Amino acid sequence: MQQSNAAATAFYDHAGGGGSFNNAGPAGGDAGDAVMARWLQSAGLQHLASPLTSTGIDQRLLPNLLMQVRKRPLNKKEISRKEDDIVTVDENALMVHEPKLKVDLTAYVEKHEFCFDAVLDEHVTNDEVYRVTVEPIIPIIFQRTKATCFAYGQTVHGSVVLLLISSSRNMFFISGSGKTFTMQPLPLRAAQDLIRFLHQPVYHSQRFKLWLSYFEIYGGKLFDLLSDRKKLCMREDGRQQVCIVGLQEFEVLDVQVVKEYIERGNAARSTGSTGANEESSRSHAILQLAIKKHPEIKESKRNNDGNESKSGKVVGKISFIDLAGSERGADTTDNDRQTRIEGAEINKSLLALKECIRALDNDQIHIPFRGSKLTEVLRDSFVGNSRTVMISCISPNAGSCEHTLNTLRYADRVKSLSKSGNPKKDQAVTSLPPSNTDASSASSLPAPADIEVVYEQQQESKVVDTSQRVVEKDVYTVDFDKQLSKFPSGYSFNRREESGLTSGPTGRERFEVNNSYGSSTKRVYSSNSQYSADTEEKVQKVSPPCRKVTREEKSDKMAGIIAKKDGGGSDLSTTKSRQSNAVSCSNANNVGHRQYDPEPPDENINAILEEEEALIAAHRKEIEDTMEIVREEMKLLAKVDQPGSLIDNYVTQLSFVLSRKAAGLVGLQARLARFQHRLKEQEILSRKRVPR
Ligand SMILES: Nc1ncnc2c1ncn2[C@@H]1O[C@H](COP(=O)(O)OP(=O)(O)OP(=O)(O)O)[C@@H](O)[C@H]1O
Repeated sequence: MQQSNAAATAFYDHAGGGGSFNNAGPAGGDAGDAVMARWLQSAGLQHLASPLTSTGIDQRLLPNLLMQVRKRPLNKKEISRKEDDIVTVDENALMVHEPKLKVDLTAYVEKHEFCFDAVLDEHVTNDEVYRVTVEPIIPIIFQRTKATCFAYGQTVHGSVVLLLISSSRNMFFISGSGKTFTMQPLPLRAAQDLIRFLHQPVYHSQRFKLWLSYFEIYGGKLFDLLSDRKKLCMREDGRQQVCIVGLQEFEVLDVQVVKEYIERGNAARSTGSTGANEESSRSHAILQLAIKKHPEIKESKRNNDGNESKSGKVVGKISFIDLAGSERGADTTDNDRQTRIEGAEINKSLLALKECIRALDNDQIHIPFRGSKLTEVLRDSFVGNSRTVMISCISPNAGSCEHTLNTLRYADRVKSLSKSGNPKKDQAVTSLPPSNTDASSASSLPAPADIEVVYEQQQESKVVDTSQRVVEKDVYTVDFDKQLSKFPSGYSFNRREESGLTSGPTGRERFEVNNSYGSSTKRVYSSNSQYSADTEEKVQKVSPPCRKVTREEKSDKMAGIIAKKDGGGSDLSTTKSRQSNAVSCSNANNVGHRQYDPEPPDENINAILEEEEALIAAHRKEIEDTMEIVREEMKLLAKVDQPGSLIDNYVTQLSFVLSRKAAGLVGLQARLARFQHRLKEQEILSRKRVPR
């Protein structure tokens, strides 16, 4: 297998390679911008044009959902324990070599192959991750875009798993998969670029400002990480706008301040009152950078209570989300009740997130935001003009194999449910004819910008026999270049120097992808592998092999597609061949396999969480009422002590007050008893569940 990170390379190559996309004329967010840019230019005022217009970025060409996977390198401990690197990366695909044992204890390897928009291997730096994920989105934040960037993957703090390899019992300490490592630099870099944009006259003159907030969702509740972990409430206004009451927002003028806030938030996250690390892996941390447009305010009227942010109108926003460890959602069978409830809450939010991404990507009218606190909070980031980047982080070591597969299956599921991952939902794509058409029709190629990503028709996940899979072997075709071409040229590695706007901090290294990937990844795998000599390798293709398409083949394919598109007509044989070839790499992973979804939300858990909220609210209310009653009692006592007071009045009023007091207490006690009963029920139910 050729080892190269061509997924990333393709991003850069394509954009760097020019092509008609680059010549597509002024590509602002809309035609008006382009007209305005030309008009300003004619008047010698081009510096007032929207920076977006001048970068030639067409936000409509950015994919709505970008799904990437990042593999971290083996860490020192894993190397010293001679753990195997079981993940190999090949362009936009990766293979997990799962060590397994037969019943007779013979070892074998089961391979699982996955394809994503891009797979970033262990040599890819954080700089490069930023460039292919967040950087292209930054300019469109100024054009009313709400973007969301997730990191997803296993988080383990000193957990120990036992794994059987080659008949011997080995113990592995699992490390995190790199979510924090990946996510942490992104907001900083984004802030740096956002601030640079803010300095452009067009934004400066409109009083655009950058605001930062940082909060977490833990056990279905919101806490402000920049305000002593104060509990926050979420409210929806009449226009269904989500508002997090009490969330502190801070204006940021330079990157250093952003860094300090992030550090402060991270510290609060891991050293909270009940917390420490264990807790942080069970919470979703959300850092938001919002661009707001502020009205002109006279100095004398300036609001100095730190709430100036409220006067600004949100123009665009980018949210960075460090999701709770994926395996935490699995903690629903063991551990104490609290852990199980939290695990269920994580499951619920991961499922809800997937459902929302799916619904949005398919332009569904109803988006199930209410599925979880996480999706409710993100509601305004998803509606309207939105972009989502999901980075699934995986560990390479054998000890993490199960978690790695679960992470990849979740990502695969999200992607395959989305429009771009499922051609059935895209008429334009499904109507395209098969690949093996004469390349001579290339002359009729329209501009690449008009061509959609081409996937072969996907089959629903079902068990397909192995011989069939061999036939299906060579048919996976994704015009990845086209997919990548949706990214603007100004935001490529090779071109970035040419784009004045994208010149970041000095010392950003260029991405040398082709020299080290091939050999090194392979070397790591084979040198560490125990399987090659003494184990039988079972290539049980749970997923049909994905073949990476060469550049020439891609253009051949494209030519065929266009020829068919122009010529119309689909003969039986091609239709047939297309159908028999119809397996996408993405969906194929599920063939013969349980699809990985977090456990469906347990209705009981939902009810418990709701009742818990209600109980706490009722308790608060009861205290308020009691205080009111105590005040009345004090007045009563003061009155009765007055000379000439009427004892009958006192008795009647005291009786009334005490009845109210008792009624309040009885009501709260009844609610408490119901809640206790619920907890008991939940405990019994989860104990009945067969442990995984
Ligand atoms: N791509 C990478 N290159 C080099 N080191 C990495 C990479 N990804 C992760 N690491 C290292 O691996 C370790 C675990 O990473 P990280 O803490 O980001 O994991 P995590 O998924 O956030 O887990 P946790 O929530 O438990 O911290 C860290 O020491 C980190 O520096």
